[in-house]
Amino acid sequence: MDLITVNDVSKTYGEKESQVHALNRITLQIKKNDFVALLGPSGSGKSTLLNVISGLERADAGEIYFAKENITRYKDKQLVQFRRQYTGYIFQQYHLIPNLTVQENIEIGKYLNADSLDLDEITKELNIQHLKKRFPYELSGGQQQRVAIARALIKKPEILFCDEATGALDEENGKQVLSYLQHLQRKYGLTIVFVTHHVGIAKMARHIIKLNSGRLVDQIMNDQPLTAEEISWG
Ligand SMILES: Nc1ncnc2c1ncn2[C@@H]1O[C@H](COP(=O)(O)OP(=O)(O)OP(=O)(O)O)[C@@H](O)[C@H]1O
Repeated sequence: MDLITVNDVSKTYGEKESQVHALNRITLQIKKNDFVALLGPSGSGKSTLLNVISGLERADAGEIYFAKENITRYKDKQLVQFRRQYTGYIFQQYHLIPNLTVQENIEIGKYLNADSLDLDEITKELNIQHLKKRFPYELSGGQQQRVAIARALIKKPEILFCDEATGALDEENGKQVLSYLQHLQRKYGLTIVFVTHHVGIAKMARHIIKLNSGRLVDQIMNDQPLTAEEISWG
């Protein structure tokens, strides 16, 4: 089943000579429970595509469907509700709240959905249960990102969007975070869409979407996704 359908979507920033076609007539489908990579060089439109399909930004033209719902027709309030109910986000810089403990940071996600996961379950899954009383500055980058994953997943989103989630991490921490994402995707039947400029990381995905200069230039259905341990980092 297609969870996301993108029909002829474009987005332009700026005006006249400074105009940038960040997305140029993109059409694609994302299947439910899939692990999808948006791959391309810097400036190719990966983050813009992630932001428009997740309802963080609006496209200028075209349509985006979430299941059968045309989210491009949503008013702002409906978009906020859509994001709360169905989507989780992880960013390169973690975005934890510095003066809240790990547990409090994760609980922010919990309040967004009455039917949430148990705090102990998700912290055990991510091996951060022993860090619940600490503050973000007392954690390594990899630990902070695992807290951000717990915060995003505790409300049981249908789809998790990751923008260069391992971009600030070294190989060991980065692979550990990717390995958790792959495990959680399988365990909870999540759909994950992740942005990367890293060809090695993209090989963990089953569906690889390649972008260049705002255009979709190739799509690969990867029958043998690699594990985090198998990918080459350099
Ligand atoms: N808010 C904005 N205002 C103006 N131009 C923008 C804005 N956001 C993105 N762009 C431009 O749109 C194009 C696509 O940007 P985008 O961030 O989507 O690319 P990306 O592939 O994610 O790049 P990176 O890997 O460097 O993050 C770039 O040329 C960028 O400069």
